[in-house]
Amino acid sequence: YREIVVKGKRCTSKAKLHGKTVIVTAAGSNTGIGKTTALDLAKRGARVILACRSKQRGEAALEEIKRDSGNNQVVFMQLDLGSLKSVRSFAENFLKSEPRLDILINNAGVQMQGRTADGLGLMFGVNHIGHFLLTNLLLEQLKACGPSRVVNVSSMAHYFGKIDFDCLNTHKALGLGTSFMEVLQYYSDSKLCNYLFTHELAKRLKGTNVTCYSLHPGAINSELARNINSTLQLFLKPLTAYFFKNTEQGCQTTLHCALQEGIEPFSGRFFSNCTVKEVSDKAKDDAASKKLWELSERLCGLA
Ligand SMILES: NC(=O)c1ccc[n+]([C@@H]2O[C@H](COP(=O)([O-])OP(=O)(O)OC[C@H]3O[C@@H](n4cnc5c(N)ncnc54)[C@H](O)[C@@H]3O)[C@@H](O)[C@H]2O)c1
Repeated sequence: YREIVVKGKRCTSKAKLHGKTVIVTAAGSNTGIGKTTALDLAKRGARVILACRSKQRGEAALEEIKRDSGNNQVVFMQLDLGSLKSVRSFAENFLKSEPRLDILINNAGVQMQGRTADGLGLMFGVNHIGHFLLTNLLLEQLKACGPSRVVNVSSMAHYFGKIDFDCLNTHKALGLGTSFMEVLQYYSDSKLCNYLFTHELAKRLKGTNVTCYSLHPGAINSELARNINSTLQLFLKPLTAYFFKNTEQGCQTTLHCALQEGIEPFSGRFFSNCTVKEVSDKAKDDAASKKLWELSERLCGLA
């Protein structure tokens, strides 16, 4: 089990990234896959932008990544995906100060109740809407620097997701007292949005030199589920430490989608364990992905 599932396949690309610029969202957490992704890209010579919410954690990660990669081209830029204003000001600063963008890795994610600064459900707002706006604001730069890629970190959980446009439950804000199962359901919905966004984006990018991919990174021993009951956490900790991937193993499929040569014909597809995978029928729904795109544009003020 540990050999096949926990270790899993590794990204085999030997690509070097000197002269290329990469953004990784949420690369500041010591316990998440954003930082290990950023470290690998820095080791390959990329200019890496750590787009993180916390200045303190982002700057600490910056020093560590510089030290461990021997690459000084690592920059922290503040980004709160739960605020459309913050996403716009990040994109503005980035476009003002950075002449190119080759890879955008939309990695940040939350699995907890709450609402964003704009009043959206936290999981829908951060996991989907924030990244939707960010990608759209940076798309011209990606096109200008192509061949370039957008990598959306989704999850297997998207199989359990549903997009109910009638009650728009994907952006209903969850209040206190929301059950654990409801949190999981809305998390899964937001991860289905990640897939549908990638599916529609690939269609809109046809004929350009930008490709996009979504992925499941594996079950990772991170702190994504930090908000679940602390007694349950105590019980789960040793199990996840043994049965789940560590963050270095957990970033391999992200790296594969960002770097692997020859996967361009799979633009818009879903990857797991560094391999392209089939998705459920509801994820292949062209009408839903178009409708979600249009709703997202309206919510971001892009329409
Ligand atoms: N952990 C798993 O088993 C697992 C499984 C499948 C998919 N994923 C996905 O992998 C990605 C990374 O998760 P992880 O496991 O490394 O967890 P993590 O909690 O360590 O990382 C998530 C990061 O997102 C950041 N973040 C949260 N809200 C933000 C905001 N408003 N603005 C900017 N950044 C914000 C957090 O600070 C944190 O650094 C997520 O998209 C998650 O949904 C994780």
